[in-house]
Amino acid sequence: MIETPRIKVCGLTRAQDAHDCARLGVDAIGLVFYPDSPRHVTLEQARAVVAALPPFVSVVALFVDPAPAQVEAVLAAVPVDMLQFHGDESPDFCRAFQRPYLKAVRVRPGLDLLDYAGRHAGARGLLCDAFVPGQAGGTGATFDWRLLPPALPLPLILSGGLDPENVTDAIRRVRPAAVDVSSGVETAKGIKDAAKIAAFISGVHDASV
Ligand SMILES: O=C(O)c1ccccc1N[C@@H]1O[C@H](COP(=O)(O)O)[C@@H](O)[C@H]1O
Repeated sequence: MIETPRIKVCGLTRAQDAHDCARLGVDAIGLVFYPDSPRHVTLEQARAVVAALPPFVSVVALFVDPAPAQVEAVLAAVPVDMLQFHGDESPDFCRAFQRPYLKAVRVRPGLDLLDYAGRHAGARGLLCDAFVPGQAGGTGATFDWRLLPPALPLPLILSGGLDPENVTDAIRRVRPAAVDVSSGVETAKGIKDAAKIAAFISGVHDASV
């Protein structure tokens, strides 16, 4: 019996998409505070997205090697539940904000994921994404799931190129605690599609039957 993983949809920019995510049963949404991303949101946009959510849908704020002041500015302006560090942030840096956080890692051959997870033991989960040279994330690329060790000391959040077509197979193979999707439920970067989100959620539930 496969336990149904939690579902995070990342890279929202519009209140309407937040409303759809909540209506369809998404557990968490992600806001990208990385200026180089096409899904980057201003503080004002972020507040509008969060305001469209009912209680009990978590808000994750995503950063890539931010300055501490950038994180503090978001925390002061937007009600977020969790931070996501998607760059080369050190464990000390991630812990400094005294908030629950996810540590993302871009999986590639030769990377010792057990060692990486051990160093980031303070994280609430290890988010495993694809490695695409020159790009920090949100690429729509998958990675070789066989590179993941059979057990990790942190909850595994599977990400990287997931979509309604491959998510059932991904869950059956990897058995993650949660899945995270961005490109696979979009019509354009930062523009989510309710039908694709519904199909993605249906694919997640199909893994358990
Ligand atoms: O979404 C982005 O633009 C982004 C930019 C920089 C770092 C991470 C980003 N998104 C994260 O990447 C994963 C995988 O995205 P995709 O599904 O392959 O498009 C996504 O879930 C976000 O957590």
